[in-house]
Amino acid sequence: MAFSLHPSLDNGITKGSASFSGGKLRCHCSSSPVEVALAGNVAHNHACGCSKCWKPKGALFSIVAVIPKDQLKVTANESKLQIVDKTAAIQRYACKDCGVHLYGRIENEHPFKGLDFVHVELSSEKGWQEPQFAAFVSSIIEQGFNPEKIDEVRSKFKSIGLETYDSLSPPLMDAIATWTGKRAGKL
Ligand SMILES: N[C@@H](CCC(=O)N[C@@H](CSCO)C(=O)NCC(=O)O)C(=O)O
Ligand SMILES: [Zn+2]
Ligand SMILES: [Zn+2]
Repeated sequence: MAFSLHPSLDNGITKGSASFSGGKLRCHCSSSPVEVALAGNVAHNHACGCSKCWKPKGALFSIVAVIPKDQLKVTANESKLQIVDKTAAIQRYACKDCGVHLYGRIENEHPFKGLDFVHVELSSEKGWQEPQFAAFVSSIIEQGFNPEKIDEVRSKFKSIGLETYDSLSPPLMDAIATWTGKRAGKL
């Protein structure tokens, strides 16, 4: 394969543990890394091809999951964090020295407000929920991926057991639509 989806996908997926109770995320700085403690396992872990989610060098996809924001605490070197794009729905906090995103938080009214977005590959602990699906696959074309090879990307996801979508998964899109329909008084 001439491309890497992500290091934690390329050789198949390792299943998480139902009894896993959390751990620490660290940025890539060799000195004074930013540390974030998560007091539980993540949910809705997925591969994301969008242009905004942090990806390790050489990877086409990010691996990103959510956790309730009251289960996330910055435990070291918080002063190194800065918001990548203040206008985005998800305010992504990145280390200003190494560029790694430690967490993303939603401040505006949004169906996923109260959930933080995190990358469990930043943890050395084992047992985090494994990726469940691939989202925003076509978005990698916007970032320069050859559209003629996109079927190879979708086939690779299928081969490791992940469905591919060009938005979030149907249950998450349904949850967003339900929230939007209620807000508009249609439901
Ligand atoms: N084609 C765009 C899509 C970006 C996008 O909508 N990303 C989603 C998923 S991020 C995690 O799953 C999203 O909700 N974005 C809100 C935000 O980033 O603030 C692109 O590639 O940029
Ligand atoms: Zn760093
Ligand atoms: Zn994304």
